[in-house]
Amino acid sequence: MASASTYGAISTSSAAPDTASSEHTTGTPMLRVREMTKRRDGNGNDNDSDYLFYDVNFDLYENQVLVVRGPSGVGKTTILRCIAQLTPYEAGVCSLATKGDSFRKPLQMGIPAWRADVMYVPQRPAQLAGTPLDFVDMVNSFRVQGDREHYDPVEIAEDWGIAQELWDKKWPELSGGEQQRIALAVALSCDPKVLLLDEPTSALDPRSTLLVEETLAQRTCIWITHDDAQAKRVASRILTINPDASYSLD
Ligand SMILES: Nc1ncnc2c1ncn2[C@@H]1O[C@H](COP(=O)(O)OP(=O)(O)OP(=O)(O)O)[C@@H](O)[C@H]1O
Repeated sequence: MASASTYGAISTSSAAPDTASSEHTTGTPMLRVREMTKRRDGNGNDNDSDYLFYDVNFDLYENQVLVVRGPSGVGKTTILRCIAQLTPYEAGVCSLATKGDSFRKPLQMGIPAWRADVMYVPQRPAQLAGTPLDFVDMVNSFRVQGDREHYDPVEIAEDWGIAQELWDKKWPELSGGEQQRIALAVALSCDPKVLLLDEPTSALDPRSTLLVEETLAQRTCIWITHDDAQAKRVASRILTINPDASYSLD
C-alpha cells in the first residue's frame, strides 16, 4: 500500500486532441462526455419537458474540478450516475483517456473497470453491514481492484480528523460526517482516475469541509455542490443544468 505522501499522483496518459468546439482546450482531456441526454421517467412524449438534460458536452482535464450546479431535481445526481454507468441514458458517449493514444468507452473497458476508474461517490453511504474496515476488505476483494494501486484509507481519513478506532465501529454507530469522510477516503484509496462526487461535504462542519476540499482539489473530479462559496473555492469550471434541460459551461 502506498503512503499518503505519494497519494494523489495520477499518471498522465496521452490521447487524441479534443474536438469539442464548445470549450477551450488545454492539453489532453482525461474524460470526454458527448451528447449526454437523459429523459425524465415519464410518458415518453418527445418535448423539452420530458428531458432532464439534453446534448451535454464537456471535457474534463487532469486535476480539474468540474462543479455541477443547478436547482434541486434538475438531474445533477443523475448525470453523475449516467457517467458512472449506474443509470441508463437515452443518448451520449463517455470515454476515458487510456495508456497510448486512445480513448476507451465503458463497454470497451468493461463496466466494472470503467466504474473503478470513473468512480461515483454517493452523498451518503448506503446502509452497509459491518464496519468500515469490513467495507475496505470487500472493496479490495473485487477482482477489478486487484492490480490497481491502493492507498491507505485510514491514513487519508486521519488527515480529515477521523480517528483510527472509528474504522472498527459499526456503520450506524458513526455520525453522518464520519460516514461521509470514511466513504470518501475508501473511494480515494482506490485511486480512480476520475471521482464523481455527490455533495461530498454536505454533512461536514466548516473546518472538516476545508480539509476535505484541500485533498480533493488536487484530484480530477466532477463535484456537485449547492454551496456558492465552495463552488468558488474548488471549481476549475462550472456546469449548470437548467430546469428546461439546457446547460451552460463556464
Ligand atoms: N431512482 C429514481 N427513479 C425515478 N426518478 C428518479 C430517481 N432518482 C431521481 N429521480 C428523479 O429524477 C430527477 C432528477 O433527480 P436528481 O437526483 O438527479 O436531481 P438533483 O439535481 O441531483 O437534485 P438535488 O439537488 O435535490 O439532489 C428528479 O425529478 C427525481 O425525482
